[in-house]
Amino acid sequence: MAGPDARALPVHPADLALIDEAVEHVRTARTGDVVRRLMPGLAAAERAALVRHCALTHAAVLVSAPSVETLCATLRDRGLDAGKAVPSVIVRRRLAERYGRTPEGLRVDIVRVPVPGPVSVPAVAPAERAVEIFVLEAPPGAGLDAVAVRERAARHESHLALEVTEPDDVIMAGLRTTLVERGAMVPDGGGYNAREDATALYFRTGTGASTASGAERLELHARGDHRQALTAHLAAAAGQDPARRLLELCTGAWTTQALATAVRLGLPDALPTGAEPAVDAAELAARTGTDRDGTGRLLRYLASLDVVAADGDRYRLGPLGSVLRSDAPHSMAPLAELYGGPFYASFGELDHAVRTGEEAFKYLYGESHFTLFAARPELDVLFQRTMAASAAMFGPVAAAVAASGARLVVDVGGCDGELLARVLAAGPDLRGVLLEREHVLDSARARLTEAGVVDRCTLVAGDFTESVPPGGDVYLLSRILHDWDDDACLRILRRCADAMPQGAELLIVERLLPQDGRPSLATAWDLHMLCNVGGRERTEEHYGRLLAESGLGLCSVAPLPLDGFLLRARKAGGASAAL
Ligand SMILES: C[S@@+](CC[C@H](N)C(=O)[O-])C[C@H]1O[C@@H](n2cnc3c(N)ncnc32)[C@H](O)[C@@H]1O
Repeated sequence: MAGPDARALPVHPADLALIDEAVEHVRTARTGDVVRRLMPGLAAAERAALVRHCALTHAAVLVSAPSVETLCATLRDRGLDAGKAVPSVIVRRRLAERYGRTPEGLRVDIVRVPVPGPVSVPAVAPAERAVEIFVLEAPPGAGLDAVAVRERAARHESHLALEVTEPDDVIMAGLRTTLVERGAMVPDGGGYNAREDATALYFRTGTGASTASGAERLELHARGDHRQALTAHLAAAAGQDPARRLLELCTGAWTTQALATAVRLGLPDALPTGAEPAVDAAELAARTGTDRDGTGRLLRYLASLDVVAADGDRYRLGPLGSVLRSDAPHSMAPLAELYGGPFYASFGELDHAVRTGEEAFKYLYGESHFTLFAARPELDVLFQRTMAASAAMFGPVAAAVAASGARLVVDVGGCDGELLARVLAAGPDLRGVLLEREHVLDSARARLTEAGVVDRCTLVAGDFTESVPPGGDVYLLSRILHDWDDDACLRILRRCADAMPQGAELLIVERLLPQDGRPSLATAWDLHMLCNVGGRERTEEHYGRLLAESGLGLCSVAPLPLDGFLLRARKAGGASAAL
């Protein structure tokens, strides 16, 4: 066999070669070159900004040796002066995780070998550069030979480090964003080392780019405790793990139930808010008549979702949870109950809907939700309150109608009158007509009375597939069409067109399926429509076609809150109004 016998040497020759390579790289590399090699996609200005805020300070490698003292002696023999060894926290934990061992069962030290850098680098004095060697102590018989062999081959811990020259929260957040979003670097762990009082964020190249020394990992090293950047970084790294991400996705139903359970048991109303003192699980359980242990476990889970805020083992409502209080304006509590109740059970039959194209709701309950809820007043009221809960979606519509100069507004399928009440409140000279199924009209009358506009309203019981009240200046179809298939939509739109005088306007509020792959709530609601209603969400182009087939023309589309859109249409051939 040519060359030295690796078994006879205290440190493996491949590990020594790795150290030599790192020393050479640190001696010659310039920060800008390292940035260019690792992140070839960065624009010149972005590269310059990184170089302004960071400087290459060290290359790191992991080697194994019978002891850290043996390694230091070997380095000295090779003319390299290793400083004092300090225990590693982060790499020891990473090794333990990688090989299913306890961190306490591994000894990993860090030794630093100062290396003068190129003298022309102004940001860092030559003596500040170093090679950082993680030494895995693997004395004979320790059972770590296989670990050493695998680490030598994979070089998991090899990286280059950029020191952030003047770190603060804003700089750290900006650098992290630039590396991930512009440089295609992938978050790869990190930590705070209390002994050094330093924060390290690790990245690996997402493109397979590497430095001249083969390193594909980068450490952003900063003096001090930068917990905000670290937390965001670790969360992003966790999100990269497909198994973890899938666990989170597969257990999404637990979230739905945790929220619905919290509402059903009255937790949001019983929890303190704002400056009120936080309570522990025992106090909350006493208030809600629930089990202390179960309540504590639910609270801990809700805290992980940011729905409640935890202060040790005491809790109060967070901003998210406050929307679930029954007295919150447009409380989302009914929505949590409905989506965790009847619509939750029907989602269990989604495969029927996907296999056959039929509503899972009807398959499970034997009738459509409109029919079933009509016979169960408590569910119908819950549905109406759920609609009102997401009224933010049509918030700007009231002002738009009021400013249009219209005198008579017809709300087709106006539910409990939430939208019409807002429209009439915004336009004191406006009169309204609300068309609904007969049993919904009592709720609508109550809401319109509460809003002080009922005397300007006519409530009409009817079926919008049969006829729509004539003579309005503006017709509203808010969240109606997505409940129906294309044939039913055509019937509804034609009834609207029949009723609309020339010059009247039809305002449609719906989510639109994006045509360019942008994220939108419409994608999830489309599945909800398939499962529970037998309708669908549609693209703008799809609505344009349905309108055209009904003798109407789409005039404009404007965005609304909660991924909604306002589609304005007129009778084909009519002039466009100034809405
Ligand atoms: C999804 S809700 C939308 C309610 C309201 N426009 C909104 O945006 O909050 C659909 C409404 O259509 C009503 N509806 C269903 N079928 C109807 C029909 N054939 N004629 C009139 N209204 C109907 C329901 O009672 C329900 O209030």
